[in-house]
Amino acid sequence: MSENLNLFTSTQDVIQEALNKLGYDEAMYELLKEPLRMLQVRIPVKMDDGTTKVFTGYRAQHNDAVGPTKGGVRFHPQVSEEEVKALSMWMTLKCGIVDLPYGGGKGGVICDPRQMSMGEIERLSRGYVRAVSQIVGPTKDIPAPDVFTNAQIMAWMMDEYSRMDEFNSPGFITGKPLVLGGSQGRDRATAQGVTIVIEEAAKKRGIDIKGARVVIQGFGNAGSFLAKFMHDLGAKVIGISDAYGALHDPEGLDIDYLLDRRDSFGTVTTLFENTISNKELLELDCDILVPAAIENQITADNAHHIKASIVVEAANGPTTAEATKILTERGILLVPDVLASAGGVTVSYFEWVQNNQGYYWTEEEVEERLYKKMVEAFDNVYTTATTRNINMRLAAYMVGVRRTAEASRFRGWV
Ligand SMILES: NC(=O)C1=CN([C@@H]2O[C@H](COP(=O)(O)OP(=O)(O)OC[C@H]3O[C@@H](n4cnc5c(N)ncnc54)[C@H](O)[C@@H]3O)[C@@H](O)[C@H]2O)C=CC1
Ligand SMILES: O=C(O)CCC(=O)C(=O)O
Repeated sequence: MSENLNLFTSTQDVIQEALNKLGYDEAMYELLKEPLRMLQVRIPVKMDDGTTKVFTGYRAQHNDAVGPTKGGVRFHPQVSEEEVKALSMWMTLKCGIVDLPYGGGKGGVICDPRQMSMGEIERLSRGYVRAVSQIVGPTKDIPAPDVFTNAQIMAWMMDEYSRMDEFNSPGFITGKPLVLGGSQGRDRATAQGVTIVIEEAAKKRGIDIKGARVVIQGFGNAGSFLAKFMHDLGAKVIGISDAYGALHDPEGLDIDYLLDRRDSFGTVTTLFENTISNKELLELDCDILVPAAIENQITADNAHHIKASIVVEAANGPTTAEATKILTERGILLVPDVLASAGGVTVSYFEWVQNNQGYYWTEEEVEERLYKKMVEAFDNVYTTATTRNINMRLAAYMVGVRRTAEASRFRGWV
């Protein structure tokens, strides 16, 4: 039988197992197995050559029993309805794991911003906000950056929403530039969170970060900051990649040089001749492997060839259910996405809090609060996994889904 690569149905399976283990009945699963709301929109955009192109976009809101929904917007050619639904469910879990007063949401537009001009990207970003405006807002659903979206795009989206609202609404979106109410540290928060869980996981496995060999797939927001943090902690980053290929140097790559040369879409390998493939990168001999790009990268096909002793998922959904089973059976410590990548939404929450109170924190304050949240989250999930003798993903789902299930029950929804 071929492997299930459908992120949405495989997420449903783990949510069901987590709810069963927590003692909830089938009615709770019926509520949580799908987003409460899923909006599909068509966005007409005037292109630079005078033609009009119509893009398809989505916004999914998984569950708002706890509070407003929260999650990024992805601009990528492979965005699909099922992907956005799964991503919104993972946001519910992340917010539960780091204890934020949100439910999960997520958005996406099928497009390739690498092939578009800045003007076209701006018109698409503004069009997306107009199209989803009725269901989003600072107390309803708060977007943020994700793959191929960034602080500039958040700024255009915030400006468009503020114009419609006839009010300056910085709390409508997070991941904004600092001058528009962004938070210190949001740009590197995902990577900082991943770094914290890598340190915790390494302690469990007796691995010294100093000198540890690290491989990172993806050199965008999450991957590039992570490479820098690992390098600064004394680790040897021996492999990195982007959508076009990968670089490998067993002696350690020159991360500062690569950071300097990468473009705004996280592309750098095109500048080099001696590249390897993403597939080869994942199978490199290393201590810590961090998929930080896209989904379905570690599958039943390559899970047996992974040589790392710790795999930390900075990306959403990089490991399939079958591969999770194989890695766990092989004794590899897998730190799942909903835990490992929760640093981004955590600092997004801090940004929203600062926007609401109109008073801004220092970088140290943000970092201290992020550290506390991530360490507590790791401990919670790790303890659940070890005491119940289950894998880290199922443990993370149990920790993550509990609050939304409880809030839904108290509200009388189930
Ligand atoms: N930016 C954030 O705050 C957060 C990001 N994430 C997740 O981290 C992952 C990466 O996101 P960002 O770094 O923000 O995106 P980004 O757009 O800044 O960078 C994406 C990177 O992945 C590479 N990539 C794209 N398609 C690829 C492919 N087919 N094969 C290999 N590499 C490919 C790109 O070349 C680029 O280096 C995604 O799964 C995202 O959902 C998770 C939590 C928060
Ligand atoms: O920062 C946020 O609100 C959401 C980040 C996100 O989309 C994610 O964690 O996948």
